[in-house]
Amino acid sequence: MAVYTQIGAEEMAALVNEFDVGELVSAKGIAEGVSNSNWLLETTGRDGSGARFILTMYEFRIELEDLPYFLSLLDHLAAKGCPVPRTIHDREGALFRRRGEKALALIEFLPGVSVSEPTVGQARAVGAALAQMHAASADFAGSRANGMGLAEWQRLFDECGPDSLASIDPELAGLVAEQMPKIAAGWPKGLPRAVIHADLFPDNVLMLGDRVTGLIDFYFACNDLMAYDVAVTHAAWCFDATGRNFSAELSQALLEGYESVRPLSAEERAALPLLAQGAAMRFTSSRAYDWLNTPADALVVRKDPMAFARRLQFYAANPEVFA
Ligand SMILES: Nc1ncnc2c1ncn2[C@@H]1O[C@H](COP(=O)(O)OP(=O)(O)OP(=O)(O)O)[C@@H](O)[C@H]1O
Ligand SMILES: N[C@@H](CCO)C(=O)O
Repeated sequence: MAVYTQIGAEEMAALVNEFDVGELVSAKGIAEGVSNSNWLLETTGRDGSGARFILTMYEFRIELEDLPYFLSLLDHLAAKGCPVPRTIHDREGALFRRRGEKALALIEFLPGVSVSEPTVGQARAVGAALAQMHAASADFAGSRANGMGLAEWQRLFDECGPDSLASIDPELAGLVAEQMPKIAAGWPKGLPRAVIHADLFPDNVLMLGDRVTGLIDFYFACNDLMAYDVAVTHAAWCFDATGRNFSAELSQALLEGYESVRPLSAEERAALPLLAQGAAMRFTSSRAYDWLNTPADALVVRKDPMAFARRLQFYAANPEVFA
């Protein structure tokens, strides 16, 4: 269960009082999630009719100076009609509050559930929501570099070292050594950029049926190539959990959904095979690092790096899926 910090009832009630959201009725820790502690809060609401919120405590991996970017991005996208939760500002207008070394933010609760076996209709809807987000970010003033770009994948692999990579799978070090230079050499320059989500996995999308009700967890968001975000989302949605089975139907639906809102240029489409290899490499690197560095008694379940190494092999062998 990923609630790393305990907050007592009195402190929680006092914290809620710092926002104009009514009084605290209940607070429940949310088990999902790896990076942050999250609680589902129920309050009496401003008008007494009840309201729900997500309280997030930023625990690791997030630099506090990035929080204004992430949280004001939510406000910007929500104001443009994207299905993202608004940030609830405190009574002084602040986007987040400090608690010692850490920070807390109150976020609008959105209905919906994360799907584990997406349908074609759901893949199409997610593609469209991603394109809507890209388009809506065009006039967002904030800017943030991608901290999980090529240099960081290489750094994570170097920190693991070839012997440890081989302990995950005998083929992994060889695959990385063969593919990293090719991906780096071919990485496209000059494709259109916007704010990208960069981690739009099914667990970061809330859905009701075929409708996207929430894009959440924007904590890797940054300014980068929109086509790379399409590639990340493709890698996350179009395979089964093992990465062994690719779904051409989900792939087609995701790309069609995206292009129903924002058509890809010929250059972007041509770059997708390599960008998808990069996307698969990015998650192989972070999962491999976490696999080797997560203590056995940690609260969180390690994710299999090979599920993305297999996607990498698939994309390298099958560029025609983006034709
Ligand atoms: N705005 C929201 N509305 C409804 N539920 C939400 C919202 N934000 C988060 N949740 C719920 O909380 C869970 C954890 O949130 P989130 O994925 O942001 O945590 P995290 O620790 O940042 O995750 P990650 O494992 O991706 O790093 C989600 O799976 C979802 O169930
Ligand atoms: N969505 C990522 C975790 C965030 O980097 C994964 O499944 O590996």
